[in-house]
Amino acid sequence: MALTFSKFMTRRNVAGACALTALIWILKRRNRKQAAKYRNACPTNDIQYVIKEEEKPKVPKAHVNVRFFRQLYQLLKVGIPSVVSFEMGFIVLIAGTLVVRSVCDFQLINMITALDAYVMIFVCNPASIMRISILNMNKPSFKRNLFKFLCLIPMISLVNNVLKYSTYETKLRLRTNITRYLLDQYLKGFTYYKMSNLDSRIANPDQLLTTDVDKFCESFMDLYNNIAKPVLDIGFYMYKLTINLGQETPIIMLSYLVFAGMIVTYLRKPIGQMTVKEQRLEGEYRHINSRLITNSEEIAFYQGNNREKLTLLASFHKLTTHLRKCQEFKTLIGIIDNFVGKYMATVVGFYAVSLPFFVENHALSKASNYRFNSYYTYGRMLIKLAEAIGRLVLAGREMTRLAGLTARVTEIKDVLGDINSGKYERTMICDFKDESIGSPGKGKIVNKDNIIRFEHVPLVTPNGDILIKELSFEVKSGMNVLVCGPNGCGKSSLFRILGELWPIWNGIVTKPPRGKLFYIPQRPYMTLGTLRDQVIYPHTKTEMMRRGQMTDDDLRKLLDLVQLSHLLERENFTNSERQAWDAVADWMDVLSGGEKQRIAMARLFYHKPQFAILDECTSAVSVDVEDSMYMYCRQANITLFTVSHRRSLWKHHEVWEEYYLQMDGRGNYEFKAIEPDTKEFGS
Ligand SMILES: Nc1ncnc2c1ncn2[C@@H]1O[C@H](COP(=O)(O)OP(=O)(O)OP(=O)(O)O)[C@@H](O)[C@H]1O
Repeated sequence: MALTFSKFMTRRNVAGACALTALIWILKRRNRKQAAKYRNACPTNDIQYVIKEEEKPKVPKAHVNVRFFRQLYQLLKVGIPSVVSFEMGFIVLIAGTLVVRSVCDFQLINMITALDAYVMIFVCNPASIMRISILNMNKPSFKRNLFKFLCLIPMISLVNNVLKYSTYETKLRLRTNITRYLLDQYLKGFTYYKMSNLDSRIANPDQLLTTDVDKFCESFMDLYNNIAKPVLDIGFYMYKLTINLGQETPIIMLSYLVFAGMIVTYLRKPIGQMTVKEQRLEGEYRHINSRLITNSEEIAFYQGNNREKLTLLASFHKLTTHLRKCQEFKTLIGIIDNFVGKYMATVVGFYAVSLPFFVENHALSKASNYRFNSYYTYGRMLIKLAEAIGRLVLAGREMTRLAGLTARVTEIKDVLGDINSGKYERTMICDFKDESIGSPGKGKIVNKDNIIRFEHVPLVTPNGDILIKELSFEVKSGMNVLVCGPNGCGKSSLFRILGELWPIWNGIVTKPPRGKLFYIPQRPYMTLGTLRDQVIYPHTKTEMMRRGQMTDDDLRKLLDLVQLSHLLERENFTNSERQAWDAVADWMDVLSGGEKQRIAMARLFYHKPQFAILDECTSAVSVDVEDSMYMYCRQANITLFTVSHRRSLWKHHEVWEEYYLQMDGRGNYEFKAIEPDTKEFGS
């Protein structure tokens, strides 16, 4: 034994072993270092950023099953409005084009067989020529076939490009119809607000409405093409082969199709759920990126670069880890797909087509020239058939992916439907058991001009926390109200109920219709558009002109009132005044905090509502401008609800007949007239 071992102990072997050990040691060390570096760069464990981690669905939502076909049918009903529509027309056109393509393919096979046979005669040696000339080909026939082939080429190019165009157009039309439908639902009432504030089922509606709908339509069209063409091809070649080779060949091929399809569909099951997760993680990563852009100034002042980078990296790491896992799974499945869908289908096909040739007394097994030509033609047909079967089996992969995307788009469609019918799903609301204060949507809204009345209305947050058990008060036009109380007592919540953003749990709220009640928040919103659009928001220029109550000159007076006419002069520097009104900028960034608040006041004067809710909306405005703004509201007969911690506002509510609504943050409130001896609060 020792002798045997010493035989291997040569100097060369020892040196090799040492070098190998050293190499393994270096590689291991490098791997450890890289793993540590990777861990540092991917701090997923330390960073918590997801509001609600998705629980594992009890019923798998994204598999190819009856539920998927039902969901797909519902979405297609939205995408294809009727049987007599452009969308349907294009779908039929695609099918027609596919038929023409199959016929062209068939013609090509015949011609190539003919041409090949001719070429073979000429390239072979004289002996073979003698032998192959039995094929009975001649030069005129070759030329004729070549010419036919040439004539067919433009047709094929046309068919291919018409197919591409109609596929793209159908996809675009499907996307337009589904997006329009979803946007109609999303922007109906205040659904866009409710979706993120009252319901916790959808985290990133932007991702769903943009990328997911697009991917759904693309995936559907890919699937349609990948199924329609092979199905047509299979039907066509089956027919041709049955006529020429008998039934056995097609039956073997069909049985293989069913068998392979079942195996591969079963194995691919997880892909649907993986697609759902992939889209969710993509949405999350995109959302975190857009938050950085929206809050760039605040983050920059805090120098929060590193913290934000960690969140971004954590989200990206989660996404890439999932993508890698998906890819690994898809690669594994791809091996099986290729084996089953491509190569095995061809093997089975060759076996099936060879059968009649080995049967004695069969027409095909008799004459050798006929046999050669037939096998050549049917062999090519068979390759086409095997390809079609393979593509159909592989289309199952697209179908599983489509199942994932269908589940995503259906989810937002269903949630939008629920929210629009007043059904919310939020953990705490569902768990809430105190029947005495009612339930979301049980309260009533009555529209009436010049009055705001709360009758036994509870103030409840979307989480089910009760801020005030029962609120009752009445404010008529002309009775200004100062709303006060400590942070978090429910001042803004009261207006969310008044603005119909939050559901009413009980009692009756009487108020003017939505357009006659105006809300100005502390950080007013500036829309994308011209300077004029900022003042007249949410009206458009066309609507302003249609109403005919205000002109650009009137708008200038409003800007004067809030001491902002310098904005016009600034924009006017290079343009005329008319053009200054049409100046487009990202006003959210361009204007200062105080300027935005003043624009919001000018907006209030433009709309002249019956009631206005000023939610600390003058906090960044100097006191003298604030005075003149309040004075104008009085002149314009706008009744004010003012939320403020500032004493400076108290005087506006002291001079005229005014009221205050004070909440103490412990569930109590007081609604009273302001008397000369009422103690001032605020800072
Ligand atoms: N979308 C929401 N979901 C759950 N709870 C909320 C939501 N919005 C507000 N709340 C909670 O409701 C309570 C009242 O909030 P609200 O905004 O009405 O306070 P506020 O009196 O206006 O405070 P502040 O003076 O600080 O503006 C707070 O405890 C807040 O956390």
